Amino acid sequence: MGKVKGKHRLDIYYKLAKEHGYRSRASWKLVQLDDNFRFLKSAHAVLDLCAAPGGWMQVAVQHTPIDSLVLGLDLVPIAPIRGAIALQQDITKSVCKSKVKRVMEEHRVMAFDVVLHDGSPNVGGAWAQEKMSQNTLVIDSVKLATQFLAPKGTFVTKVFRSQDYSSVLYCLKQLFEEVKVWKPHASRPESAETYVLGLRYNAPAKIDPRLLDFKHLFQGSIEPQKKMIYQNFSWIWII
Ligand SMILES: C[S@@+](CC[C@H](N)C(=O)[O-])C[C@H]1O[C@@H](n2cnc3c(N)ncnc32)[C@H](O)[C@@H]1O
Repeated sequence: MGKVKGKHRLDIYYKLAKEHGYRSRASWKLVQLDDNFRFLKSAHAVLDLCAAPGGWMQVAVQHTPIDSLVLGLDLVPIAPIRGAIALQQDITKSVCKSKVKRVMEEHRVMAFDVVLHDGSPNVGGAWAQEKMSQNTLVIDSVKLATQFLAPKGTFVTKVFRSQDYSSVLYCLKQLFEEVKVWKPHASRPESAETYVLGLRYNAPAKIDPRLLDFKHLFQGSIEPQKKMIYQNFSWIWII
């Protein structure tokens, strides 16, 4: 972790991360999510999207069975972590899929039991714009999850609460048997972030592409009435 100033120096999770050799205080969010929902213990393959500097990857290596595949992707390089593989990839680009597939083939892994996403855009600028970019990144991560997640698998994502938050939940509810929202103690109370878990992936044979198209999902292009019908008859939506 880099040089930290002000209130962060006093932060308990910052101190704990240093003591435990974790690269980020964010590591504790995954520790607490896993303590509560227990998805890592039986995971033989974990895909961590937007993983730098690698705090979640360290936790994933520690909490999964020995020899599990832990693969982390980020725009920026991730320094090596024993027991994990890191690739410098933009998760919004289609080339990233073929890179993930290659690692899966090399490790004879058919699917990931857990897909994690803790991504935040590096755009800066207005907060409203940042929230929208983060929510868009969430939909990109859901797209990858639908490609690589095993049936009944678990998806965990950070979500910045915004006007599109309910659309994100709606999207996940079409794909998972259960959707849980939980803010770990390590997530600062003043932060707009929360964590959403998709439990037991439905693995539908076909997904309507509009469900994973953020322009469609976020711009209110699904009229509320239609949305209600889709919610009640999800088989119409996922065919
Ligand atoms: C909060 S950090 C993740 C922290 C990480 N979970 C940990 O514990 O170390 C958010 C990351 O999202 C990454 N990111 C943002 N947009 C991305 C994209 N399109 N593709 C890949 N990574 C991205 C950033 O580079 C940044 O490293």
